[in-house]
Amino acid sequence: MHCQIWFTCNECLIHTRSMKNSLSSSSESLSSPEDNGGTEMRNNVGNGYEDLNILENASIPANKIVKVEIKGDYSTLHEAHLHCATSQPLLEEGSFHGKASNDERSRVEQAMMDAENSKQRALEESVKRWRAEEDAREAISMNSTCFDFILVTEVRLYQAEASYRLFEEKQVQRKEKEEIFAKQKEEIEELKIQHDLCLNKLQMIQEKKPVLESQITESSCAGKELEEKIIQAVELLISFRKQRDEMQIERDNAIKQVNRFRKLVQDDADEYCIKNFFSISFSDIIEATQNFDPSSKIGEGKFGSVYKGMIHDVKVAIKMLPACGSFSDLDFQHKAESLSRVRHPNLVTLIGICSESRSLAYEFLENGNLEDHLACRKKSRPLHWQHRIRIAVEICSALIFVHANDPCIVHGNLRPTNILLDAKFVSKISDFGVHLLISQTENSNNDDPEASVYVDPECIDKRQLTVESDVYSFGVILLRLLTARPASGIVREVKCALESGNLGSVLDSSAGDWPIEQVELLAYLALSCCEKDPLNRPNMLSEVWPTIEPMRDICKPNSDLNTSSQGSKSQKRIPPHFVCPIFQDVMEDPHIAADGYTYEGDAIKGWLYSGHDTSPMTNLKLDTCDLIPNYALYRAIQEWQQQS
Ligand SMILES: Nc1ncnc2c1ncn2[C@@H]1O[C@H](COP(=O)(O)OP(=O)(O)OP(=O)(O)O)[C@@H](O)[C@H]1O
Repeated sequence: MHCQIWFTCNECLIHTRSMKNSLSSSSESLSSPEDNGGTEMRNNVGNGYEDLNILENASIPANKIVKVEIKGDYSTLHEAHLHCATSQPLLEEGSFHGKASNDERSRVEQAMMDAENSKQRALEESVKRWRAEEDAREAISMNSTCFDFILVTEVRLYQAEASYRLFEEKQVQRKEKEEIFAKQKEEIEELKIQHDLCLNKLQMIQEKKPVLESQITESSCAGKELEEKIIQAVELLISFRKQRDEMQIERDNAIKQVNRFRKLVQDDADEYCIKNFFSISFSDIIEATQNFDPSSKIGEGKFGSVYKGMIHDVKVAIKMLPACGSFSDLDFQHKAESLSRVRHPNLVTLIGICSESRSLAYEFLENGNLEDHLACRKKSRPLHWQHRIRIAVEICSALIFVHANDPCIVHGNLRPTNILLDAKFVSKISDFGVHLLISQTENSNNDDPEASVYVDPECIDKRQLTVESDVYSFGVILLRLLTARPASGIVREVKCALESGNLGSVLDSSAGDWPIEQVELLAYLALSCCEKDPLNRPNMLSEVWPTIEPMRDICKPNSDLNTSSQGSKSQKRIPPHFVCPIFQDVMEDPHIAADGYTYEGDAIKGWLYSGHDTSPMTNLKLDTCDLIPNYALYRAIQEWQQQS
C-alpha cells in the first residue's frame, strides 16, 4: 500500500510525504466520500505541526494521493514542515528496514537527501519568493504611501502658497483699512472740534436768545410803524407825481414860450450886439487908457500899441489898430462883429470895438504872453513841462476850432507873443483874424526878424495864408515850448539832437524832468509841422490832435498846476477838469454835451440857446443838443471843495 500526501499553500506545493503499509490500518478512517482517485483535505483546523501530526496519524487510503491545503501563517507552516522533516525518517526507516542492501540503502538515502535538499531549496526559494512578494507588496504600499504623501505635501504646499497670497492681500487690505481708519479718526477729531465749537456757539446763541427774542418783538413793532410810514410815503409819492406831471406841463409851456421869445430875440441879435455891446465910444477908449498914458501901455505890436484899462467895469486890453485903412467904419464893424462870434476857451475873447478909433477891446489876461515866460522876462518864472504840454494841447484845440469855422479863419501870425496866459495859466490865442481888419499894405509890413521865423516860408513866397501856415507856426511854437531856445535855427538844432539821440541836450531843463517818451513824440511832431513843403505837414485834426490830446493826462500832476515850476505852491491847485472851458471857472453844475466835453450847465445852455449847434471846443456840429448832468464830476468837485 502506498500513498502520497501533497502539502500546498496558496496553490503552491510546499511538501510531499509518502506513506506505505502502516497507513492501511487506518485507511477507512481517512476515506472520503470521493474514493474514486484522489482526496483533497482542506486544512480548516488552523496551523502548526500538531495538525500535521494529526495527518500523519490519520488513516489514508492506499494508492491514493492526499492533497492537504494549508491556510495560515507561513512561519507556522515552516515549523510544521521542519517537524515533518524530522519525523519522516521514522516512516522511511520503517518502510526500508531489512529489505535493501547498504548501497542501495545509501543511494536511496542519498536520493532522499537530494530530494530533501531539493525540497528544502524549493522551500527556501518559495520562502524567498514569498518574502520578495511581501517586500514588493510592502514596497508598493510604501510607494503608494509616499506618492500619497508627496501628493498631500504638494496640495498642502499649494494651499500654503494660496494662504500666503491671501495673507499678503489681507495685509495690504489691512494697511489700507488702517489708513482709512486713521483718516476717519482725524475727521472724527475735526468733527469733534467743530462739534465743540458748535456747542459753544449754540450755548452763546441760547444765552442771547432771550435778548434776540425781545429785539425781534421790538423789530416787528418797528416794522409795523415803518409799514405805516411807507404807506404814507407812497401816498405822498403819488401826490408828488401828480404835482410833477402838472409842473412838467407847465415847464413844456414855458419852454415853448422861451423858444418863441428866443426866435424873436435872435432876429435882432446882430443889430443888438453891434449897437449895445460891441460898440465902444472913443471917449470910453480915452477914459480907459487914461488918454493913452504910457503907464497904461502893456505892449507894442506891429499894428500898434496895446493898453490896459476898464470899460464898463470890465478889465480889458485895448489894441489900437492903424487909424487909416481901406475899410469903412461899417465894414470894420461887421468884420469885427463876425470875429467876435468865434468863441473858444482858448481864444482871447473880443469884447467890443471902437470903429472910430479902430480899437479892439479884448478880455484882459493876467499872466501876459508866452514869450515872456519862455524867455523869463518881466519877472516871469519858467513854466513847468506840464504847463507847456497843456498849452500845446490848448493851442492845437483852438487852431482846429478856427480852421473849422465857416468861413475858415487862418491866424497867420501865430507866435508866443500872441499866446496869452490867464490867471490860471490857461493859454489863449490873441489877434486871430486881425489881419482881416487891416489893409493889405499894412499887413505886409513885417520888419521883425524874430517874428518871421514863425511864418511859413511857403506863405512868404506865395503871399498867401493857408491852414498849413498855422501848422508851420504851431510846429515852431512847439519846439520853443520844449527848448525855450531862440526861434532862429531851432528846427535844425532839434533835428540834430534827435538824429544824434541826444534830445535831452536841447530840452529846457528849467521846465523840470521831461517825460522823455512823450517829448520825443512832440519833437518829431513839431519837426513834421515845420516841413518846408506844406503837403508834408500833418493835419491838425486827424494827425496832430490824436497824438497830442492823450498827453492831457500827464498834465495833471499832484504838484501845483497853477504856478510855475519854481513858483510858490501856496496857491491852491484847481484840477483842470473842474474848470468850465467856457466860463474858465470851477463848475457848480457840470453837464456833458454831445462833443464829450463837460461844461458849466448855464454856460453850455447859453451857448446852445443862442442858436449854436456846434461844439464850443471843436466847432464841429453836435449830433444832439441834449445835455447830461455829470454827477460823478459834481461829487468830485464837492469833495475837493470840502477838503480845501
Ligand atoms: N488881451 C490881452 N491881455 C493882456 N495882455 C495883452 C493882451 N493883448 C495883448 N497883450 C500884451 O500886449 C502885447 C502886445 O500885443 P500885440 O498883439 O499888439 O503885439 P504882439 O503880439 O507882441 O505882436 P504882433 O503885433 O505881431 O501881434 C502882448 O505881447 C501882450 O503881452
